[in-house]
This record gives sequence, structure tokens and C-alpha cells, in this order.
Amino acid sequence: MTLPPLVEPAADLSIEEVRRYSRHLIIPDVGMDGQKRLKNAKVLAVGAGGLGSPVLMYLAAAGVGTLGIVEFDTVDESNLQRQIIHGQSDVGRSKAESARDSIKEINPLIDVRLHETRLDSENVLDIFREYDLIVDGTDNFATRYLVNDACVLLDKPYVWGSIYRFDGQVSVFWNEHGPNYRDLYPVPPPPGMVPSCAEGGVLGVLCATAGAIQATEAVKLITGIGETLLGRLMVYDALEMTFRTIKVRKDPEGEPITGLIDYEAFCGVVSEEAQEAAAGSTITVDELKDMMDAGKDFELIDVREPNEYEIVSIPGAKLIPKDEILSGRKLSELPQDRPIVLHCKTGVRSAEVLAAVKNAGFKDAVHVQGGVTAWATRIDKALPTY
Ligand SMILES: Nc1ncnc2c1ncn2[C@@H]1O[C@H](COP(=O)(O)OP(=O)(O)OP(=O)(O)O)[C@@H](O)[C@H]1O
Repeated sequence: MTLPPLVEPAADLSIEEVRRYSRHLIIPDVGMDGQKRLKNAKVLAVGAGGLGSPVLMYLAAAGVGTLGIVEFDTVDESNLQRQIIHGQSDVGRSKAESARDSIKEINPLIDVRLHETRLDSENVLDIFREYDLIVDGTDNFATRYLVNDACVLLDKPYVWGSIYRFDGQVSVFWNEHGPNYRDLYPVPPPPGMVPSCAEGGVLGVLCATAGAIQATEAVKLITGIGETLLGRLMVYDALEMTFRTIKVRKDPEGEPITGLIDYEAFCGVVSEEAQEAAAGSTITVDELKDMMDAGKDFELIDVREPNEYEIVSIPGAKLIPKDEILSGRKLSELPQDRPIVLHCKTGVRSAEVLAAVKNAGFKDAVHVQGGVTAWATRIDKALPTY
């Protein structure tokens, strides 16, 4: 959809800016007017991770005058495979500060504002008010619904992106002029149904493709050039190397968004059924270690995928992937005569499996809080986390 420019042009460009942005200025559709609009624009990136990295780097290079970053996390070694705004020497540092330093290196003329906090219902409206446009590079449903609803309430355009393994999706939402995120995804998927990149992995370079499309949409919205992805969903398949766009319409049945809600509860990080099953049937990794040391007779079952098991596993654990149990295909491999201890990477999937196992009649079953990640950080520190 073609839209009028989102931002008014700045009064002028300095000689330094004219030199720096000359390859933009000679594109007739951008020109001085478009570059001045970019200079005046205030864009907020939510998350400085896989998608946030290319988004921030390209918008900085393009001359977006003010870039905000909301990010609470620190750089982990496993981020470096895709989060190219951070480098080896940034491991352990605040992602927001590391991103700011990279931006300043790319373009010192940019004003960078840091919001070193987790975006939530309490702070979202105050933070968003400062910006013209929100670009979301986060990895969880609760934050996406939060960003969407805040954008609707404040009438801001929302550039959304999502990545998983070899697939990317990008769209633009703007309730005043077209659909919002809830028109595409009215309700979140059931907890555990859609694995995160931390659980399922992501091809690092996929972030560049999806993030660059998000940055392109931001530039188009600011300057008013081209057809935006408002009302269209871009679906990218890196293995097939195809880009498809699908129409997104406003849902006539869609509930109006009148305020913010409890997004963690709405997205149910762990399903209610799993929470019920886990209540009183959860053990810590220290308790698991004590059971092992005491020679207790039990079956330890790892419900992750085979490739995860290959990266790191708890000694003695038998691998039966979650879907093999949930589908009933491998229920017969569970012992009838001994207690069952289930674990996964962090304790989300094992809680889901625990509910299914108990429903199937295996009453003497527990799951391990924090999974193999807790085991590797508390019990056997020589093991890697991923
Ligand atoms: N509510 C939020 N407020 C601020 N930042 C957020 C919020 N939710 C997610 N993020 C940030 O968004 C980024 C998303 O990046 P990415 O998808 O590459 O995953 P990651 O969390 O860094 O990595 P992994 O989950 O694989 O360890 C992360 O840096 C994360 O800290």
C-alpha cells in the first residue's frame, strides 16, 4: 500500500551529510527531500538480536537521525552466529551498549537512545511515544502482541519480522491504515507448539535477509516511497529461495484493542495443563543429581531432538523426542515399573510431555526444572550450553 511520508523533512543537510548520503541523494525518489525525512525520523528497534542487528546497522547507515534500542540482555557467545552488530569482545556486555558502539562506528551522526529494560505493559507506552515507527526484532509472542497493541493504541506503524530455521516472515501493521498483527494472528499458538529459535535453531544469514526487508520497509514508510508491506505478508523460504506475498485483510470480527493486557498470561509460556501437571512433580537438577548419587532406580528421559542430544546430554538419559511421546508412537517405551524423570533443554517441553504422560496413566513421573541447561550450569560446568 502506498502511504504518505511518515516524517516531515529536516530543515537542511550539512555538507558532511550530503557527502555521506550522496548515493541516496542521486536516486530521484529519495533525493534531498527523502534524506531530510530520514534525518528527522525517530525509529525504535525492539531487541538488538538477530533481526535487530541488520535493522539497526542499515538504518544507521541510511541516516535515520534517531535510533532507539530496547534491550535487556547481554551478549552471549551463541548470539555471534547471527547477531552481527555484536563482536567477540562484546561477549558479556550489555547488548544495548554494544549495539550503540557499533552504530556510532558506522555513522557517528546518529543520535542513539538506549532503553536498557525488558519492554512490558508498564513501560511500553512511555517508550513508544518518543518514536515515529517501531521495528520489532524480538523472538517471543508475548512481546509481539504487546508491541502490536501499544502501536494500535498510539497509532504508530509497526514493522514486524519473524525467523525460524530457513524461513522468514515480514509485514507492516498500522491499524489506522490497514491490518494489525491480530488480524493476521488473532491468538497466539498453544504454548510449546511453535518452537523458538533457541529451541529449533535459525540459519544465521536468514536474519540478514529478513532484517534487511524490515529496514527497507522502515525507509519506505519514513520517506513515503514505493508500496509498503502494509496489508501483505512476505514469506521467505531460504531453501527454495522463494519470496511469496500473501494478502492480509482486516478481520471484521476482530475485537477492538482498547488497552494493554497481561501478555505472558495471554501467551501462556507453559500451558495450563502443563502447569497443573508440573505442580508438585518438578525436581531441580540438584535433586536429580542426589537421586543418581543415591543409586535410585528410575528412567531419565530426554525429550529433545536427536541433534540437540548430540550437542550435550545428561549421562544415562534415554532420548525419546517430545513428538514421539505426544503422538503415542513411543509411549510403549516408557517404563511401567519405575519412576520416570523427564527433561528437555529448559523445562518447557518436558512440562508439556509430563502432562501427556500423566494423562496416559504414568502417575510416577516428574520433570526437571531448567533441563540440561541447568545441569550444565549447576552440576557439570564442563558441559556446553546452547
Ligand atoms: N520484551 C523484550 N524487551 C526487550 N528486548 C527483548 C524483549 N523480548 C526479546 N528481546 C530481545 O530480542 C532479541 C531477540 O533476538 P534473537 O531472536 O536473535 O534471540 P536471543 O534471545 O538473543 O537468542 P537465543 O534465544 O537464541 O538465546 C534478544 O536480544 C532479546 O533479548
